Amino acid sequence: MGISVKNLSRHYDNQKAVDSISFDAKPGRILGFLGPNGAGKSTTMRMLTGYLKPTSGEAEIADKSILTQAIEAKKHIGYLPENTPLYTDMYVKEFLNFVGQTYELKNLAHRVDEVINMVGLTPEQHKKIGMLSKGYRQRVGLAQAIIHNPDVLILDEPTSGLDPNQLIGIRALIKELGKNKTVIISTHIMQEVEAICDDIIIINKGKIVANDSLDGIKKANNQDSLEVIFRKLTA
Ligand SMILES: Nc1ncnc2c1ncn2[C@@H]1O[C@H](COP(=O)(O)OP(=O)(O)OP(=O)(O)O)[C@@H](O)[C@H]1O
Repeated sequence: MGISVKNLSRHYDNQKAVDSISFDAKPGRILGFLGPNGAGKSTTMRMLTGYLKPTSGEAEIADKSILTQAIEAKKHIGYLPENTPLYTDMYVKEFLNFVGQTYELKNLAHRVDEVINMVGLTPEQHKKIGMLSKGYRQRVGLAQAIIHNPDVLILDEPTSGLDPNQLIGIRALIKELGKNKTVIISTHIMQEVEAICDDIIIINKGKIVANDSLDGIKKANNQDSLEVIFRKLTA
């Protein structure tokens, strides 16, 4: 139930935002998807989740083609977009109930309470989403991504906006979820990658410049820190 990407591209006019990338993401592993601003991370994630049509290439999510079996593929995905577009007029529970209903989940009230607890939203659960701080909104985004217990999680900068205390809890949650799911996260925080990722892809100007395990990439680079390796490959 992993992800397989083959020669995936997205062009904007003359710009190759994503330029024929290929990679696999495996179940039970967390893949860190890294790259400088504008490298093509969000564009890739939006193609994998069906929000953006590729210019060319193909990808499969849990063996379902994102092109020819898009609805089937989507059922396997939980997605946290970069700028979580949440319904700000809705209450937290109301929103999660609404999302759960679209997946036709059974025992929905119980599942909503469960995900609220998992992402640490309990103290804020009775508020309207528009009243929440950025970090708590991010948690609502994470809750909606996992509510249907998908096999594949695609998280675009999941810890942006979280304070250092919140970071630890959410990282631990992602690590836990990664034990039996395929997880791709994009992040600019190298410490985070070292803390939770098993595998690393670095993308630069739309092309993959590194694709290895965390241990492998360090071994291949004299045990340099990931920050040094990142700069070397993307400067
Ligand atoms: N709708 C669009 N129209 C034109 N160009 C776009 C569009 N969306 C993205 N791009 C361009 O595609 C490139 C890749 O953007 P993308 O958002 O995928 O980068 P990113 O790696 O996610 O960056 P960041 O780390 O800043 O979030 C950028 O040069 C961006 O300007």
